[in-house]
Amino acid sequence: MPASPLDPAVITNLTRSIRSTTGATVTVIAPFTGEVLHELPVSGVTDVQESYAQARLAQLAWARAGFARRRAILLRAHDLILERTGLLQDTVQAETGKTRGQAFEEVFQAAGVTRFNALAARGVLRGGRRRSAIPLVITAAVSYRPKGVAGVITPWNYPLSLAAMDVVPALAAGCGVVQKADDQGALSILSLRQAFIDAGVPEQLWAVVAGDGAEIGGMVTEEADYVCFTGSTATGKRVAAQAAGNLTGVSLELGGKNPLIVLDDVDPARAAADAAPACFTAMGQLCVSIERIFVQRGVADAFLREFVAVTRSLKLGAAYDYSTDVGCLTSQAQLDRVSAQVADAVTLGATIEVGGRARPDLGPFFYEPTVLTGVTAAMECFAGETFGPVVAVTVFDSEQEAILAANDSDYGLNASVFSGSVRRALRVSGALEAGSVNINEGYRGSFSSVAAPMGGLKQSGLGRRNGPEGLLRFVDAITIARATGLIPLPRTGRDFERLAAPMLLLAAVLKGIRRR
Ligand SMILES: NC(=O)c1ccc[n+]([C@@H]2O[C@H](COP(=O)([O-])OP(=O)(O)OC[C@H]3O[C@@H](n4cnc5c(N)ncnc54)[C@H](O)[C@@H]3O)[C@@H](O)[C@H]2O)c1
Repeated sequence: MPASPLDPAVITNLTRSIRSTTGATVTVIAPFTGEVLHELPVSGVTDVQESYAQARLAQLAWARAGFARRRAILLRAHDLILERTGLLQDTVQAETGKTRGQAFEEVFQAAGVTRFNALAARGVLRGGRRRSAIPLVITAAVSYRPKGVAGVITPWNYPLSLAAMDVVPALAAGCGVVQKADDQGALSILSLRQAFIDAGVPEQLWAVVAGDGAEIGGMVTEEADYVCFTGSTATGKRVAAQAAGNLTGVSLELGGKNPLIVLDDVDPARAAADAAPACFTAMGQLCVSIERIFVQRGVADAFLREFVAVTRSLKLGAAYDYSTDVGCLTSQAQLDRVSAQVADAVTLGATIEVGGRARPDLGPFFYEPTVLTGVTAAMECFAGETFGPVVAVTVFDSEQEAILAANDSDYGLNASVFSGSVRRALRVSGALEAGSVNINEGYRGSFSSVAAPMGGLKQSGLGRRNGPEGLLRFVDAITIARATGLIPLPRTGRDFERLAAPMLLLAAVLKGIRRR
């Protein structure tokens, strides 16, 4: 098992930028080995308050700096992220237990998100004139004002991507950020942040705090001008309830139980090969990963055979190079949760087609990618998010049956349809209750489309990140309407009497113009 390649001096330098006056630390374990990775300083409530106070001061100057300056700095950050790919991969792997390839995906995505927001912010947030209901009398213009300092709360599974998707649009829109990092993702976030600081983002503008979720996350929510939360649905509801007390806006990116529908006109071998990464990337610890596959009867046997073979062929292991296909789970808690769900399913009659075993010979948190059949509603993994490398395969007959089964979930985050016919795939996609649907692909299409919005329906979230929608979260739209003076505004009843007829005539003319 390889030791972490991270230089202890680099770790100490990075963790120094966590605001912490408590003197307390929390031990962070390297998932590949179970050994201590580092001691993370823990913030207190006053550290969060001080972070907000300083970020608010920095934000005023940042907002005044304007789009062109912010864009130049963010584009430089984009370049630095790519220049530091190796270091960022090492950090993500050491903290999460991902493979080299999956860590690369994160780095590349963080860079892509940065580039998109740097280039798009001005166009999306420029504002401009808007049509008035009484055109000759009033003109109206909208401008977008940064909300102030956003509170960003992130989980441990995709520390770079998830930080970038909330922090970068906030910065691009002229906001500051106080981010509550999960203990297990803090180093990656600090490494990413360093690229932005080196590119010219003021240090105080993006503060990172760490510590207990309820206490420190709660304080981040309390003080924020806007809250971006990524994590479980249960915690997301708590955050939303707390934010509601201050009427603070929130975006919530929550859990999923994402379905993949395999129609009977696919090449089963190809479909199986494409389905595997959708289920097992990051050991299934990805909000958009597939946990339910519905396969049409005509192709079911061939697909299952191929899918089991592909899953069995995946190379598990701890390596800081590209020699493995699948890494490990990130913590003992994750291993316990995944093992318990599989045990529950087997006890209640499910069949393990492949996998279903922990692999302590490879490292403390390794678990084999697992394919189950015979999963029923009585089992915990039927409806509850596993957030691990476990997928249930179920056979269906008609498209309608598959759509009903896929939509039979409290969640609605991501979905996927595999078909040889684009028309068929689009028909089924349009009926699915999910914030994103990928055709002939599991999750990467929508996850990497940084210019398109991403988010959940039902219990999977509120609001959208990425795309223009992701930027608009961080601004208040302010309308300034002005009396033109060309026609005096009515003040008295007689004024209205005089104006009513010409205004009705004007409305009729405008209606005619619109019709033409
Ligand atoms: N939809 C998405 O984009 C997305 C992305 C990644 C993960 N997730 C979801 O995240 C979950 C896994 O992450 P997790 O187990 O770390 O989630 P979690 O909800 O336990 O924790 C998420 C973050 O919230 C903090 N937190 C905990 N209690 C809090 C409180 N009361 N107030 C404020 N912050 C608090 C935690 O410290 C952590 O930083 C899964 O359900 C997964 O689907 C969703």
